Amino acid sequence: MKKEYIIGTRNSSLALKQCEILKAKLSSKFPELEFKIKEISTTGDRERDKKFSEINVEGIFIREIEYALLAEEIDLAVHSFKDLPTKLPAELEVAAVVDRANRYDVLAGAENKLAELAKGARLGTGSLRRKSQLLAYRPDLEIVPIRGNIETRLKKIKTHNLDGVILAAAGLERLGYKEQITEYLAPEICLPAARQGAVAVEIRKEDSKLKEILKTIETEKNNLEVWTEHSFLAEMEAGCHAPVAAEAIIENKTLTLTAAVGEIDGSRIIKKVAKTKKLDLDSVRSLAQKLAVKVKQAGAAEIIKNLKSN
Ligand SMILES: NCc1[nH]cc(CCC(=O)O)c1CC(=O)O
Repeated sequence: MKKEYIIGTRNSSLALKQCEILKAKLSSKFPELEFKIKEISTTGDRERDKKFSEINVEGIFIREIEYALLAEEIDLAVHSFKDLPTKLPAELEVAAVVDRANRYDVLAGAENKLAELAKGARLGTGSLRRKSQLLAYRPDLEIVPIRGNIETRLKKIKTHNLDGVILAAAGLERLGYKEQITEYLAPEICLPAARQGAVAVEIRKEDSKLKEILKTIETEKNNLEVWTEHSFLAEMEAGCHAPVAAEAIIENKTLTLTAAVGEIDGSRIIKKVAKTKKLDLDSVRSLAQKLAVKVKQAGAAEIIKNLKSN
């Protein structure tokens, strides 16, 4: 059996933090194994100044990391599951989902809560999902497109004269910026992205020993919730930058999946809910696929098609 495994990741502070979380979990369960971290620079990290519309965005934060996996330069790749395309190279798979942090979006670095911000307040976000829902809630807001890692986006509040930025709670909490959070946004106002806050571990499919190791650090509830959201997104065929939101929560032995797709200008949000008491992977996947078909039929297919052709 192999004694040393190499974990590859982007070199952003959040990616490294997520690697440390995984490494700590694995090292405490398998003290006889050694896990090393290798940083890999991706196109997404290098082309920071370009807008997403100027580059082929699908997978820009992960492509180089997947090449390293395929070339066996690394054995595990750690990603924010949210950023992972739903279709992976045939030789690779997500072998485990670990450590889901708070999955909601927050308003950060603002002086007031979202409802109390002045008319026409300027909020920074590059996410079409966030823009769509924020404008549906408050059409007077000015949404300013920003990119960059979490530290960069927080700095842009000052440099771009913003009243706040919208970010994932997970990233801010993991990096110790909790004091920057002004308000956790309720899912009724800003439903999070499918898989937000979850850390995914991608490996080579053939690496069955590693798969066994990873299975021991998963939890069933987390798994069911995250794969429900993943199946919904996969069935939408929308990519991770589309205005698509999904949240699956297990409470009182019932899984509730809420999903939304919006026009970017907030003029319309299509939202649907499905519930099941059958808590196994096959059942929740099929629930998610059925809901996606309904959401597409209700108008989301057209919204996504128009986005792709623009
Ligand atoms: N798209 C960038 C990205 N990818 C993962 C996170 C944060 C962690 C997570 O959502 O899992 C972020 C930043 C953000 O959306 O605020």
